[in-house]
Amino acid sequence: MEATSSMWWLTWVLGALPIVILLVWWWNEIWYVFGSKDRAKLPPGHMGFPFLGETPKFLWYFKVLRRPDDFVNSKHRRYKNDVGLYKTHLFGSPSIIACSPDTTKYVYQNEGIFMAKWPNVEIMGENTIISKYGKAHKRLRGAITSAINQPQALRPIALLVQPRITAALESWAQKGKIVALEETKKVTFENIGNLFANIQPGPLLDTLDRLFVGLVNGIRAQPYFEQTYHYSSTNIQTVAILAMNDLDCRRKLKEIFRAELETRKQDRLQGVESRNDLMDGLTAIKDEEGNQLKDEEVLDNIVTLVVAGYESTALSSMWAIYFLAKSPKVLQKIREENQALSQEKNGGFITTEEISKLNLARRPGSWPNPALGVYLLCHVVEETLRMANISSFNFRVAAEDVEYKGYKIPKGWKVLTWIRFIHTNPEHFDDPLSFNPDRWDQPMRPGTFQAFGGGARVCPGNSLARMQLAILIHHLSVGYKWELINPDAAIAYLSHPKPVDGAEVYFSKL
Ligand code: HEM
Repeated sequence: MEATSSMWWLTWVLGALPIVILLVWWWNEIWYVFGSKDRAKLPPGHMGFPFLGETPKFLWYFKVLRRPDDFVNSKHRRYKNDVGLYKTHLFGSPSIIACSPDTTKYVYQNEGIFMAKWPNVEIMGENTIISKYGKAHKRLRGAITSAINQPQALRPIALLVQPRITAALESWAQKGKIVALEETKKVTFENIGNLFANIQPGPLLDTLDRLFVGLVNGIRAQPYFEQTYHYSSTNIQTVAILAMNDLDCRRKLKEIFRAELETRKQDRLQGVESRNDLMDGLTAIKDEEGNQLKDEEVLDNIVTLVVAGYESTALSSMWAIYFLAKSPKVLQKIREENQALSQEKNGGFITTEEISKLNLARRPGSWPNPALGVYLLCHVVEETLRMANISSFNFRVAAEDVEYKGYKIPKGWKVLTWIRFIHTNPEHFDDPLSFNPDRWDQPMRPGTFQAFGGGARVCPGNSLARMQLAILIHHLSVGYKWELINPDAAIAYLSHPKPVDGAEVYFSKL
């Protein structure tokens, strides 16, 4: 009798199991897609498991398999959607992946519909550019762009950053063996201290660095993102700061910058000259109505600029070192090109005049000065940024229902502009995973280079980042040689791509 009852249960469970599996597999489809009566349909794609969506799949490709491109490639192969839109469910939200130049352009250019949504933006303060929209955003952007992205702003910055970069390279050669990422972080932060608030290496700069680490950890504390910000030092102060809450870190950071701001006000009253750094730049700039930024705006945006510019610049510098180590022919060519430039100048720094030409020279079709002869340097910068894919994707949220080329993007859904896919798509770049600066001899197809995003939110630090990279590569190639200790080290893709050993290299003078 008991045996019959057990059999009955077993049959029932086994019979129901496929239905349960199907229900779990299609739950999100039923929940989000079923019942949508619009003429426009949702883009193809699968929404994954209830609540989790496709996040486990995303982590599988990015973290376990370490083949991040296959996450979107697999959709592209399966659904063959030429428009470049896929539906999914990621990081707790129903989402649309936009992964063609046209769709990302559409998203970037319709800022009123697709609202930028950085994770945990409130940590950066209520006056930060990244939480502003429309006129308020435009006003702050104008000030920031004037302070860090115009040729007249970049010239003094080039003078400030160059000596630190050359001093850092000297010290790397003395060490003989370095972890490139640790060193590029160090020199980037020294430059940030100097650039933003005239803070020189020492205890105050070390404290600032630790506070920024605490703040970035807070920003990263997203449900599905790990906290991967590794800090090499483990001294007691670091541990204490990492234990602090991110808002405390921001408060303390602002206190340090506020004290500096007050000192400058007093100095100005006593006729002390401007320091020509970004704090003075942001304070002095006037908007269209002739108003200066308020103190709170200056402070919140300095914190934002450091968060946005610190790790991104350090990582891209590390990637330049990494790619050039793996591409000896490119390194040789760039060495010849830059040594010629250096000899003409008796081995000195690149001048500010050359820097501004260099910045222009990178734009295909606008080579203003063939005599400058640093085309390859500019191309190495662009190729490094394309391959590094520091931002794999950007976040937006649809503020209303939208129809695009017959597909519906529902109100409230996240829209992810998937830069990685565009940069690694063989339709846009031949042999896309090879480091080939010569490809930049030809103008790129419009919209296929998105390392800095696009539209109203395109990175306002893009010229600054490019210039710092160009200066680093120039001095590296002219005077140094280096070799990866673990050329086959695995690449970790979260939170940003980097070799797991941080690119350890033997480093010496030529
Ligand atoms: C290689 C280095 C860098 C990369 C790859 C990079 C990438 C990006 C990207 C993709 C965006 C657009 C985000 C979006 O659309 O949601 C962005 C925005 C931004 N970046 Fe950068 N960035 C870099 C360096 C910098 C630097 C050096 C600064 C400043 C010092 C900076 C400041 C900003 C700011 C303030 C925004 C927000 C702009 C806005 O909301 O209007 N970035 N960056």
